[in-house]
Amino acid sequence: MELKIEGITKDYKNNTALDNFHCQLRSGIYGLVGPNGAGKTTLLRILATIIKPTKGRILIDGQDITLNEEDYRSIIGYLPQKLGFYRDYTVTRFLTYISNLKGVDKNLSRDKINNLLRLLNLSEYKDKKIKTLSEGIKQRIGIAQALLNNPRILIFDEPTLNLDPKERINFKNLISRLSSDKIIIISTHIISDIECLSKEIILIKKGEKIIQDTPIEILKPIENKVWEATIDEKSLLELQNNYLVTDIKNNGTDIRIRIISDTKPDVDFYLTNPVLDDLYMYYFGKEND
Ligand SMILES: Nc1ncnc2c1ncn2[C@@H]1O[C@H](COP(=O)(O)OP(=O)(O)OP(=O)(O)O)[C@@H](O)[C@H]1O
Repeated sequence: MELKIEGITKDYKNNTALDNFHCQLRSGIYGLVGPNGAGKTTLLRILATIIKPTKGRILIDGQDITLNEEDYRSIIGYLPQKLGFYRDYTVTRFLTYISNLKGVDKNLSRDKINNLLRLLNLSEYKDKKIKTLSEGIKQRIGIAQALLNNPRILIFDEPTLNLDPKERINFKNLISRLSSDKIIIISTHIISDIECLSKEIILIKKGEKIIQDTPIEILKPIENKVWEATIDEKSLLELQNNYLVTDIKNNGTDIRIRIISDTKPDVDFYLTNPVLDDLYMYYFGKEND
């Protein structure tokens, strides 16, 4: 299966959220990474057919999705950033309701829901009202509803936002189990949440794709540019003013600092291997200052 995003532009009244965005996706997990306002949600909402692009088209195996939108919708699962939960519904009632909306065969939906409850460790909550559950559990219910129709394309908008560290790990394990025959697109501004999962990472900035590559290849632009040193408090401010600092660790006596620079910043610095957090700062750091 191939999903092709061809020259998608989305104009709002006063700004362009997406600008001629191109991208090609096959089975596997893709991390869509960018800072707030980069256009991630807009792109995912267009892919989920919630909103229409101003220009451009989306093709599934070569066919424009607008030619048969019903068929396309039947193969996608979408977890929005905020899911409008029916607070007084129990978990089972909510999932049955969504299952009916998605047109899942009624004879199959009870088994399907029970399987998903088991898969997501939600069985013990099935008769609980949604309003009594934690954000992490609600997020898992959101994932369950996205999976109800056995989607071949899964679209997750900031799925780890409200999850504690243990739930983040559970989420990652679940997603990697699902990914063999699906296209999974996960948006996030926390690159470490998807670095071990992703087949490819797509960086998006101001509505444009800046780079798409594997987690290893994508680091090429900053090879031989990441420096580390142990410094004292006095030098810290000066280095912060003059360089792009990607990490600071203060252990009480020493400060370890990471810097991106084309040339060696100072005698004490040595080259080190780049990681994805360095890459994020390289492309987005200055704008986040
Ligand atoms: N309905 C709308 N009307 C006008 N502008 C909008 C609308 N939705 C989004 N935007 C603008 O489009 C741009 C992209 O927003 P979008 O929500 O897609 O970014 P994002 O990368 O998902 O950000 P975040 O990480 O904060 O969710 C932003 O400048 C935003 O203000």
